[in-house]
Amino acid sequence: MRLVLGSGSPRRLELLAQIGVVPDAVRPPDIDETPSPGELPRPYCERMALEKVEAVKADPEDIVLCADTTVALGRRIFGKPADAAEAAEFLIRLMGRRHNVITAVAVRSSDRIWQKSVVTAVKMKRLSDIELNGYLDSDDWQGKAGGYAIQGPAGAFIPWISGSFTGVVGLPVAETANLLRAAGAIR
Ligand SMILES: Cc1cn([C@H]2C[C@H](O)[C@@H](COP(=O)(O)OP(=O)(O)OP(=O)(O)O)O2)c(=O)[nH]c1=O
Repeated sequence: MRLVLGSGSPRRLELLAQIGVVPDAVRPPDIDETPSPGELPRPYCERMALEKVEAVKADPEDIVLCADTTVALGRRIFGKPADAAEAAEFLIRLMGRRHNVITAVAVRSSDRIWQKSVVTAVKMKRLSDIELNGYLDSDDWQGKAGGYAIQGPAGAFIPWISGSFTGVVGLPVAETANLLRAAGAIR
């Protein structure tokens, strides 16, 4: 058995290392991440994790782990911003209120898929123009769902969360360990 991390996210590799899991291979999935019309954030996030784990090629005896992180403001889905203007748009909508960060994890062995999604409520403070523009200039928003990363400088914008910190960063480690154990990848 070999463990394949089906993710190009350096955060996911680091979070796995945090629980002592080092994958034998890393294979980023290539899927269409466009939400379907009217699709709600949690089903969308779970569908993404499932499509990723189905897209990653592996030998039949291998175990594949994939995840998706989606920022949700009510029914609205915020993915990874295409540019600084879109990151600004996301942050202006998120500031001064609570939103949810959903991470769905999917683990596949030859004949089975195990899945779990974790929702974390996150409060972002109101940002001054100086804070917003400084953050946009940092480029730290690039490749991050919702246009921010709690583990970087934007941590200063987040006074409160309820749920899983590692889930917000991209891989909820407690739930992931349970899935890997169920699949027989760890003891
Ligand atoms: C909200 C938030 C997201 N993120 C990141 C985690 C994910 O890498 C990214 C969401 O995009 P995803 O589509 O979940 O993942 P990805 O494209 O980076 O990697 P892959 O599909 O290959 O697994 O946002 C943070 O790092 N910190 C945060 O606080």
